[in-house]
Amino acid sequence: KRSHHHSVGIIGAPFSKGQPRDGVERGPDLIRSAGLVEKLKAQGCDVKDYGNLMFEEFSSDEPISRVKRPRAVGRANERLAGAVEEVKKEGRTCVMLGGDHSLAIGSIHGHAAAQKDLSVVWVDAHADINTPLTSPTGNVHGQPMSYLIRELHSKIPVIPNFSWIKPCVSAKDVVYIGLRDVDPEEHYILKYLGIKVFSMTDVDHLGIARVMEETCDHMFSKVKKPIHLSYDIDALDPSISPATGTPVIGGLTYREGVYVTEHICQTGLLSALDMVEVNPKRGKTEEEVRSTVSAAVDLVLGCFGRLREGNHRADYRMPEP
Ligand SMILES: O=C(O)[C@H]1NCCC[C@H]1CCC[B-](O)(O)O
Ligand SMILES: [Mn+2]
Ligand SMILES: [Mn+2]
Ligand SMILES: [Mn+2]
Repeated sequence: KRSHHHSVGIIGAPFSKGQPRDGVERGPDLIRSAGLVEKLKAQGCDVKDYGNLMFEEFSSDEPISRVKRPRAVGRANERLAGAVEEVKKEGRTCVMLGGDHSLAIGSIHGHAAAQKDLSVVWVDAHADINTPLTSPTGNVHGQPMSYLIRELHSKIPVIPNFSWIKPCVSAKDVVYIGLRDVDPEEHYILKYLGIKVFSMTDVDHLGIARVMEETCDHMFSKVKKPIHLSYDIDALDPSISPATGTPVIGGLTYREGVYVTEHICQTGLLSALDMVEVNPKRGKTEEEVRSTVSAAVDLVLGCFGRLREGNHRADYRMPEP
């Protein structure tokens, strides 16, 4: 078993304007209040919590090219990108707590600014790869990957508040896990770009262990690059994590979801993590919220060395009589 020392930097991004439902901005503090920092420290991580980012409010924020809340989303991600780059420059693995998935724009952009050649593992019920012109809703949380992937740049209209975004990921360096609710236009884009996808059918067919082996084979086929893991809590089955904006039945079990994080951790290449779309207002009961937040915490812990077999500190010595 590899023993690692994990240096972690946490950024809270209490942001909801990439989608229409209130409550997702409370994700960062809910995850913290479930003990994330203390639990990471207890498992031997060196943790620095950079607190929550404050995002500019816009009294009027009319759609541009059908993109909703373009000013709020553009500016929030520009600020997040700077914060993530800062954390990376301090040599820590960056953990971005959302907030909705539009935040992956800033998280991946900032990560790429500090660490230019990345692999992206996108764990989600959804592909989040609509362009502004293919999006059925205009909600940016369904679009982040379209701004980041070089091969899609020519398909993106000019949006003033997004002009700072430079595509920074190649299609061949992206792997999706957990897809089960993909728009037709997104499906076309995934096929057209030849992006590696493990849908829930593949998870059923191959099993999660083989999915992770093939994910790593694909990512490491040429050179081993640092990994950006973007984890949408709605990848898990709603029986585990119902308190989220776009739940879809037939998701990853808790065990599969955790296995993904354990496997990514043991590569030793995890460089940044997003944990997004926890929305307490979408839980019908307190228990539904607790279960969702608890799963999010466990997924983060799995990324930083927690093993279900148990862990012990390298310096542990048994008490002598
Ligand atoms: O683009 C969209 O608005 C929709 N496309 C199909 C899936 C649901 C939704 C996007 C969900 C964004 B997510 O994954 O961050 O929750
Ligand atoms: Mn999703
Ligand atoms: Mn998502
Ligand atoms: Mn590790």
